Amino acid sequence: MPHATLDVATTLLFAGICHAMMAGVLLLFWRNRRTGLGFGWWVACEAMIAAGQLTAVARAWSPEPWTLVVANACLIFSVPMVETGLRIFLGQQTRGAMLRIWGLAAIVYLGLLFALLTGWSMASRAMWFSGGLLLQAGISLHYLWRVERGAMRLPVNLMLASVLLLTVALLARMAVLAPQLGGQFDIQHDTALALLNITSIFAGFCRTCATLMLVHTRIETELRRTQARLEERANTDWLTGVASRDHFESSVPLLQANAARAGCPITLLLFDIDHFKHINDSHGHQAGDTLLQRIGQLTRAAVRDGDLVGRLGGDEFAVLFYNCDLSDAEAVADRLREQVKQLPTPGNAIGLSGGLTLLQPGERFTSAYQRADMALYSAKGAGRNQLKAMASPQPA
Ligand SMILES: Nc1nc2c(ncn2[C@@H]2O[C@H](COP(=O)(O)OP(=O)(O)OP(=O)(O)O)[C@@H](O)[C@H]2O)c(=O)[nH]1
Repeated sequence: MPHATLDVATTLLFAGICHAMMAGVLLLFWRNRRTGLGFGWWVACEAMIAAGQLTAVARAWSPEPWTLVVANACLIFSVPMVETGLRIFLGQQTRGAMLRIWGLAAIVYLGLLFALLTGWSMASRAMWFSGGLLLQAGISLHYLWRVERGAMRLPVNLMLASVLLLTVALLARMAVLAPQLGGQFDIQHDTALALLNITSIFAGFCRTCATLMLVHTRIETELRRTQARLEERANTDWLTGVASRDHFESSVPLLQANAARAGCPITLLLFDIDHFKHINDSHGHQAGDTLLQRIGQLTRAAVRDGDLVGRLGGDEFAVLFYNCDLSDAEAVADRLREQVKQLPTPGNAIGLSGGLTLLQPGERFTSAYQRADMALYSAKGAGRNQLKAMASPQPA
């Protein structure tokens, strides 16, 4: 009964087309996305394998030695391209590693040329070729096994799987070749080679997925970092480092909800620097900025971790004292006022005027702000450099 065998030329043609398609997909991705350094090596790797396999197919029509020379060069030198790409992508391209992987590829290739020129048998040349690729795969495995994965765990593991697949197929081919070394060998009906060609498609597919995932993971990580930086910038007052007005106001509902659950009070303090315009006018805007920064630092140092300090604009600061009633908040604000008075300044001592009020559960920030502002206004009216408190309206 006739039995079906895998035809080497057909599998080579099929694998060559598949690798060319993978190179095409990677090339499109390379041109249209921010793939980062290293990606080009992966595009070139798939293209080289495709070129090698299709040139090997061409041997059926053109059996001259150049086809063999070109096909083998493409296949042998495609192996170090995977590791080179990954090393450049991860910024680990040391001179020693590059010399090792490219040097080994050169030795395998030169050995093959030597075998051709000195008339080694086809089976011996095939053995040298498979052994050389196996050695290269072993070095790649060693690197991929030890590479720092972090967020890249899945793609690096996938790359590792692709090399493992090839290693197994190469070992199988060598095991099949070994008994034939002394006798006649028909490479066109070398089933192990046909299986190796098919395996190279699966390995190429794993590699392609891995490279695309690597880029995707890196882009996602960069986006997350940028988003966090932008959020941080939007939430922070550029000059003093305390909360921006937006962030301060938008934090109120969450603090209120926490306080309501814990059954504890929140006190709002609003304060501004007395005659700040005069400081700006007589000592310069830069001196004014420095004073604002200093007061921001002093305020943050004066309050507890759960409290929120913000600059609402100009020389106006605010503090939300969590789990703190009016009299305790007033004591802290008074200490701060004293500290600011002690600041070394070129002119008169700096005074702070402030207004305090309790933030009622569920109350809108703007209504508490209005009360604190009225208290601040009355502190200014009463001669500045002092604090006034405004009682909250009693719930109906
Ligand atoms: N250096 C500096 N000055 C600012 C900044 N933002 C606002 N100012 C100035 O701060 C001053 C605020 O003055 P006001 O609060 O209106 O008045 P004041 O001089 O402090 O007087 P009283 O509040 O009534 O004691 C203005 O001159 C603004 O130009 C800033 O970021 N840096």
